Amino acid sequence: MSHPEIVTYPDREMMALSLADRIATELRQNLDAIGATSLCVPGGSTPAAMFRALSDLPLDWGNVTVFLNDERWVDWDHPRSNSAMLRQTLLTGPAEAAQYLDLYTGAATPEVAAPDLAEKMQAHLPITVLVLGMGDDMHTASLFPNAPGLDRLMAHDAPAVMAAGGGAEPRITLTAPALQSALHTHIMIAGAEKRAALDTAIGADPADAPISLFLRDATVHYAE
Ligand SMILES: O=C1O[C@H](COP(=O)(O)O)[C@@H](O)[C@H](O)[C@H]1O
Repeated sequence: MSHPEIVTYPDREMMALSLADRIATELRQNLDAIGATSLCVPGGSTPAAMFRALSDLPLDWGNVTVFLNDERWVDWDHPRSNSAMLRQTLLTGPAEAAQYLDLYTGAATPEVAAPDLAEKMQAHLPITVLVLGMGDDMHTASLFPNAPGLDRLMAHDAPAVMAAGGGAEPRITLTAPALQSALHTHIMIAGAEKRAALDTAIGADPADAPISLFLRDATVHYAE
């Protein structure tokens, strides 16, 4: 059974500031040692405050490539666009200099866009720093419990990027092997429901709890 390290913060603001600092340190170390660096981040509502804090930190942002774990296949001005949220919170201030690899291309479907994105993504693997979110249903990225096609998204030989089912709209996602390439993995969760879901996920079958695929090597950051 994989028991992750869990860091509990007194509140969400402390979690946002501390995690932003830790990510910046990990990115900086990689920039100093290797150069080109990648940062893969979740969408959803939980990470916005952490993104705002991170965007302000001094880093060689021009050598950091940022991309989402997954994206909803909606236009850039749609209220559920993760890209739009990222542009407003992370890709601003000093971090505006980062290279952004957008998973939404405007193609008719994610299936059309995925092969080209999978090829482009190879240049950014292994991921330097991976931040994952988690839904109350234990999904992470767009790996949804028992969704059609989940087996393929979790296969060790899956391409880095694929279309995904199981969400409210069509989606595109990095696959499990691409996400598992990360050198540093952080899972960010807030609220008692997610904390309970995390406890359920520990030791669960990944088909029922996809987040469990990442628990062994991750640090979980939690605030009520
Ligand atoms: O749909 C998604 O949801 C999860 C969790 O989002 P939250 O709003 O509960 O924080 C997120 O990690 C994922 O990237 C996103 O596409």
